[in-house]
Amino acid sequence: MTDVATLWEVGLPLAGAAGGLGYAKVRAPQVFWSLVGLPVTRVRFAVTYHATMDVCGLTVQPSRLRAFMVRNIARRPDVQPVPPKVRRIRGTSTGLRVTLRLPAGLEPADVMAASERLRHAWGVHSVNVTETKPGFVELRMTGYDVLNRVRMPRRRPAGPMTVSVALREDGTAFVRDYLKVPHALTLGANQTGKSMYQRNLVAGLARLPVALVGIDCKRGVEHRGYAPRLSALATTPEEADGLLNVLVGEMEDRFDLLSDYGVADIWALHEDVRPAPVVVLLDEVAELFLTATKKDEERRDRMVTQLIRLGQLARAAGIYLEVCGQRFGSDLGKGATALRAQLTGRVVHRVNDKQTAEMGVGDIAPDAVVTVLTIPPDRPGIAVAGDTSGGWSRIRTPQLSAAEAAAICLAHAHLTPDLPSLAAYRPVLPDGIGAAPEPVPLVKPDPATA
Ligand SMILES: Nc1ncnc2c1ncn2[C@@H]1O[C@H](COP(=O)(O)OP(=O)(O)OP(=O)(O)O)[C@@H](O)[C@H]1O
Repeated sequence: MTDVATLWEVGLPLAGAAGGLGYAKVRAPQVFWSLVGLPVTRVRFAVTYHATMDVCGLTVQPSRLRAFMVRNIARRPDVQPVPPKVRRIRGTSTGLRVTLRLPAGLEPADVMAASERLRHAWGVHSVNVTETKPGFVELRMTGYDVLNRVRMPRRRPAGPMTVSVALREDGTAFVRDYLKVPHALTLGANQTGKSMYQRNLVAGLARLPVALVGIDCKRGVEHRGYAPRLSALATTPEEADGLLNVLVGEMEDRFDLLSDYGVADIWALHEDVRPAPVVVLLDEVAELFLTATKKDEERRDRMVTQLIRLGQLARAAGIYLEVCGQRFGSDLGKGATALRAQLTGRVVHRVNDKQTAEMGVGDIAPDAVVTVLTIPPDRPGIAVAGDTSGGWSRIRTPQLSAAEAAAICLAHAHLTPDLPSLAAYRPVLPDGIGAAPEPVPLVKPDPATA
C-alpha cells in the first residue's frame, strides 16, 4: 500500500514533468531550450572544451615563454597544446554565444572549417562562426532549428534605413540596411516565398519615413494591397516606362540639390532640407523585358537603361532598388546582366536549376550555390541571403498574410511622403483611405453626453 502511495506521490509528478518537457521539446522548443538544453550545453561545453578543441585540431603549441613557465614555475614536465581562450559565454533564447580569442597560428577559417565537428561534439543544432574583430571569433550555436517556426528578435535594428526582414539560421535577424547595401535582388521559382519576403520588407519599410514606389506589371496583383502607403504605383509596362523616367528626373534634381549644398549624398544634408528616401519595389522583373513588337523593344531598352542608371547613381540621391523575379540572366535580353551587377544584395529562394542559382549568388558568394540547390521544396520561405562581402546565411521570413501587410500599410498611410514629381502616379484610393488619421482627443469625452 505504502509503495503504491509513494509511486503515486512521486512517480506521477515525475511522469507529468517528463511529459511536459517532451511536449515542450516538440511544440515549444524555445521553452525546452531555456529549461533543459541551455544548462546541459553549458556544462557539456565547460567540461569538454579543451578536449573537443584538441580533437578538432583547434589547439596550438604554447609560446616559449608559456612553456618555460609551465615547466619551471608550475613544475609540470609535459607542456600541453593550448586552445583559443574563452572570453565570453552568453546564453540566449535560441542558443549559446561564445567569444574566443584566437592564439597565434589559428585563423577564423580554421574554426569555420571545424564548425560541423563542434556541432556534433556539443550536441547542438548548428554552429556558425563569425569573425567579430581581428583575432576574435564568435561561435553562434543554436539549440534547435530556429527556421522551423520563425520568431523574430524583438530589438529593432539601429539606423534610419534598416528593416528586420527575416531570421537567420544562427538566431539573429537578417537586416536589410539600405545605407550598406543600396540595391537588392530577390529570386525564386513559383511558390517559394518571394511574396512573403516582399510583404515582410514592405511591412517594415511602411513604418519608416520613406517613399515607397511600386512597379508591378502583373496588373498590380501584389502591390495593390500596399496602395495606401505607396507614393507611386505602375501596373503596366507603359506606366512603368513613364514612372522610371520620372524617377531618373527626381534623381537628377536631387543631384542638383547635393551640388548646391556641396555634399556627396542626401544623408549628409540637414534633415530640414533632406528629401525623403525612396525605395522602388519592382516585382516580376522579367515582365519589363518582354517584347512583342519593335515599339515594345524600344520601350524595353529605354526602361533597362533607366534602371541601370538608377542602379549606378541613385544611391547618393537616396533612391534604392528592390528587384524581384523568378530568373535574372542574360537570356532576359540586353542589359540584364549589367543591371544585375548593380543589385549587390541577394536573396535567393529555391530555384529550378543550377544556372538560376548561379545567377543569384554565383557572382557574390560562389560557395552558397550548393546551399540554394539543397533548399527543400516543402519549406517555402527558406532562402540564401548573401551580400558583396562574400558572407551568406540561410534565412526564413515570419509568416505574414497579404491582409496583415495591407493593414500595416493602411495604418501607416499618414507617413507617405508628399513627392510632387511622383504625384501623377499616386495610386487612387477609395475615399478616406490613406488620409492622415484624425488626431486623438486629449480630453476623454463625458460618458453622460456621449
Ligand atoms: N516564410 C514562410 N514560412 C511559411 N510558409 C511560407 C513562407 N513563405 C512562403 N510560405 C508559403 O509558401 C507559399 C508560397 O509563398 P509566396 O506566395 O510568397 O511564393 P511566391 O514565390 O511569391 O509565389 P509566386 O511566384 O507563385 O507568386 C504560400 O502558401 C505561403 O504561405
